[in-house]
Amino acid sequence: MSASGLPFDDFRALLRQLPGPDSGALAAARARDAQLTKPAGALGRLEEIAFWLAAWQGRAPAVTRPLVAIFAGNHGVAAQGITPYPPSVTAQMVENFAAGGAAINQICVTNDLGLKVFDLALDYPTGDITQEAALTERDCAATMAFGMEAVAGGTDLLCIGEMGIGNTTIAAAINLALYGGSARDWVGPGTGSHGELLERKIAAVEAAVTLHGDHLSDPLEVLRRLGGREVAAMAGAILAARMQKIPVIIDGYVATAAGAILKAINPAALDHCLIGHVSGEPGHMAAIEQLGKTPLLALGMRLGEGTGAALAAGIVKAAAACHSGMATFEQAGVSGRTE
Ligand SMILES: O=C(O)c1ccc[n+]([C@@H]2O[C@H](COP(=O)([O-])O)[C@@H](O)[C@H]2O)c1
Ligand SMILES: Cc1cc2nc[nH]c2cc1C
Repeated sequence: MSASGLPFDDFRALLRQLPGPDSGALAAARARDAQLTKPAGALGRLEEIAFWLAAWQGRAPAVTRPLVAIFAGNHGVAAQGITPYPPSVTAQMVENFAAGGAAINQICVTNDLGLKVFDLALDYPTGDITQEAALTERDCAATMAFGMEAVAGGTDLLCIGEMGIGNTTIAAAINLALYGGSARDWVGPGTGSHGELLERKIAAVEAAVTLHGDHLSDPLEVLRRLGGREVAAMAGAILAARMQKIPVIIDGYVATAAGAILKAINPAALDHCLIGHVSGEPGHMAAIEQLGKTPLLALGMRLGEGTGAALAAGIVKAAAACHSGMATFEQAGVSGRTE
């Protein structure tokens, strides 16, 4: 965080001058792909993924230290009765992650991914967005900076996930503020809000966006007023990954909303990111389309905690392995095209 001026200023400056893709590494990857023992284009999207890795890693694509980062936060808006689970579940699930008992633990074991969990002041929920801003500018900027630090070094493929009771309401409010439409377009069941719970959730999103409406033209204000700590930290982590040449896989509805803040500031800000999985949350596909992305997987999951990104990481690892490990036509003595 800067010692002088507004804390957000450093992030605005970083987002104005983001590094671009490495065109040399991309050209080298395309040239190698053309030599590999397969018909041209036969690995379909896996080839695109290998090129994407090369361009954003700035070298021959390799995934040797993939990491899932889960950021956990609690939300004042949960007091509005918009979610079926109590906020205490956030900390309990953090313990469950540490004990190896959650779905994400098993997917990490299956795909050989590292896992780090960052809990963010869980005893101090953010402000209730229907009444006040979620965060002060200082807290929001400090939490973004924490997210940036969290991914420093140590990985070559970052999966971004979260845990936070109430945070599908937060993501819906961010999407409504960024993209318009009606609250009903962006609100879904989350962990299981139906009937009156769902109606209260819609009303809360409407009330929040109405309350803060005069201040939502600046995406960092959208994050500060309507977001949460895990959302701010995820935005910071995605940004830090870009600076450190680490490609990113974004998880579900809530992680996508964190990315959306960055994209609203700089349209190229998510070029180093894939969306791993389209969530069962009804608004997720529309949010992904706003980012101009195509998710890798559609498995009907609606869990969060990085699961969709971690499953997609298995495919990204396979893409890198095919690209780097396959034999060329020359090496294998396989004939190339004759016509
Ligand atoms: O990311 C998603 O697509 C997603 C969809 C539904 C639920 N979740 C998870 O469920 C929690 C939020 O749900 P809720 O109903 O309390 O807003 C939070 O821990 C998320 O990780 C996540
Ligand atoms: C049990 C439980 C596990 C979760 N994992 C991510 N979000 C969650 C929400 C609940 C309620």
